[in-house]
Amino acid sequence: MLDVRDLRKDYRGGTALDGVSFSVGAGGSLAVVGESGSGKTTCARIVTGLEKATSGTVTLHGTVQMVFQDPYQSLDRRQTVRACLAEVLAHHRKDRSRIGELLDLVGLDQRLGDALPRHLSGGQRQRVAIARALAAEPRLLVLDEAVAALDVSIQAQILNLLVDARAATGVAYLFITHDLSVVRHVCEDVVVMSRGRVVESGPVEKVLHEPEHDYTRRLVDSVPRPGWVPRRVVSRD
Ligand SMILES: Nc1ncnc2c1ncn2[C@@H]1O[C@H](COP(=O)(O)OP(=O)(O)OP(=O)(O)O)[C@@H](O)[C@H]1O
Repeated sequence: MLDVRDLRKDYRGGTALDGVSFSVGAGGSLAVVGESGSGKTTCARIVTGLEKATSGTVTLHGTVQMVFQDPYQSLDRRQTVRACLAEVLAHHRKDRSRIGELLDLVGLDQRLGDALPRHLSGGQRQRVAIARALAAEPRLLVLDEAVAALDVSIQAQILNLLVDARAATGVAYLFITHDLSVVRHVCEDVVVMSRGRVVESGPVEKVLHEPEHDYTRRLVDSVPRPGWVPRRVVSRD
C-alpha cells in the first residue's frame, strides 16, 4: 500500500536521501531506524507530502496521517480533547459519535474528553495525538520518533497501545526511530539507514539477531539493554 522507489533529496548543502526504496503492505509495520542525520525524517516528510523529493516515486493507496515526537507542540493548546477530535472527524466527514470510541481505542478515560492539553501528562497527550491521527481512518500512520520524548515506562504503554490499535483498525505503520530497542515490539520489518542510504533491511528479528552490516551491528550494540522488550503494563498514566 506504500511503495517508495529510489528517493533522492538534495539540499543546497548536500544530499539527505540517495536511492532509498522500501514498501509497507496493507496493515503492515515497517521501522526506519538510523542515527541522527541519516535521513529518516526527510523520508517521513516526503511520504506524507510535507516535502518534495528531488527524484523517485512514492505510491500510496489510501490516506496517511502523521504523529510527531512532541504532542504538546502538535496539539492546539486552547482546544479540549473532544473538540480536537470533533474537528478532525468533521473535516473528514466522519460521524462525531466516534469520539467515545476513539478515546477507548487509545485508552483515555471519557472524562478526559473535556481536558485541555496542559492538563494532560506527556503520555496522555501522545494518546490524544494518536486518536486524532486515527480519527481520519488513515490506511497508513507515519510515526516520527513518537515515543522518543517519553519516559521508558510510558513508552512501553504507548507501544502497547500502538500494537493494539493496529490490530483493531488494520492501519499500517511507518515507524521512524533512532532507538532500536522500541522496534521489535511494534514492527515486523525494518530498514536501517545511514547517511541517506538504506544499508540493511529485512524482518526485525533477523536484522537484530544477525545484523549483516557493521553500521547495524553498532546500532544493535548501542541499545542500552539488548533484547529489551517492553512488558505489558496494566496501569495507565
Ligand atoms: N531543510 C534542510 N536543509 C538542508 N539540509 C537539510 C534539511 N533538512 C535535512 N537536512 C539534512 O539532511 C540530512 C538528513 O536529515 P534528517 O532530519 O532527515 O535525518 P534524521 O535521520 O531524521 O535525523 P534526526 O533524527 O536528527 O532528525 C541531515 O544531514 C540534515 O542536516
